[in-house]
Amino acid sequence: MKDSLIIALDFPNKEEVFQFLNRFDDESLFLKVGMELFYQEGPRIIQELKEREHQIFLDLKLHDIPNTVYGGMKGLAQLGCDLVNVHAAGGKDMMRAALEGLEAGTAPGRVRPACIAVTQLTSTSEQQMRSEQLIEATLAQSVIHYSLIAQEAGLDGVVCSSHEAGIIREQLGNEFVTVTPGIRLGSDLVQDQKRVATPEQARIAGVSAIVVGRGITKAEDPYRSYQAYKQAWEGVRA
Ligand SMILES: O=c1ccn([C@@H]2O[C@H](COP(=O)(O)O)[C@@H](O)[C@H]2O)c(=O)[nH]1
Repeated sequence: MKDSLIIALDFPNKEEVFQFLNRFDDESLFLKVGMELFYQEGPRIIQELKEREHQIFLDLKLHDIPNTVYGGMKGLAQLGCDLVNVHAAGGKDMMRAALEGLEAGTAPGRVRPACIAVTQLTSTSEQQMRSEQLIEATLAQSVIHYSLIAQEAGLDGVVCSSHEAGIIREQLGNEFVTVTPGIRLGSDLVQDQKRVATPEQARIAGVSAIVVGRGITKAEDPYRSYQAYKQAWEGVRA
């Protein structure tokens, strides 16, 4: 996943997905399937994308009691995705159960999907976190704390914004991955995101992988927009 640009396929059905992907010829991509697409198309969409040789981040953000997350992850491991996630707010026992479920569901000889934890959503501001979640720490402290418990539970990394990625890397090491949505080119609308950064800023912060959705999928020319994001992301060396 290191250095990847992950495209968020936030589409309502597979027809729109394949119409979008047809612009990319045979390029092998790292694609994120979230709730919107998965709830409509189900597990079969993962299989169809894997058959086209794409890497898959299944972004369902599991958050439930440990036993339920264990069972959910055991099933997801059998879909062949490369990366899955949970909410760190579910706690260490839940995150450990997620990993155990993934291990139990991974076929012998296959690699278990990597598992990362959402810290604070990139659509959350510090002020919202304080007033709605009643967390008195700063947003950065909250993200670092969630990252620490995710690492203690054995997870491979976290979802955070580029703003916190540098300090996470400093405190938790280079092997612990940071995947950052909320990526915008200078000219893009911020929309519902609160903690945004450009691909260049993400690279300089030492982010492992960026996630880009509407900036590419809703662009007038999605392939051209993908190239622009890719160039901005790959053009800067940390
Ligand atoms: O904290 C988070 C966690 C997940 N996301 C997801 O990433 C994409 C971002 O889409 P944009 O259109 O580029 O804003 C989207 O699928 C979210 O569900 C996130 O934004 N923030």
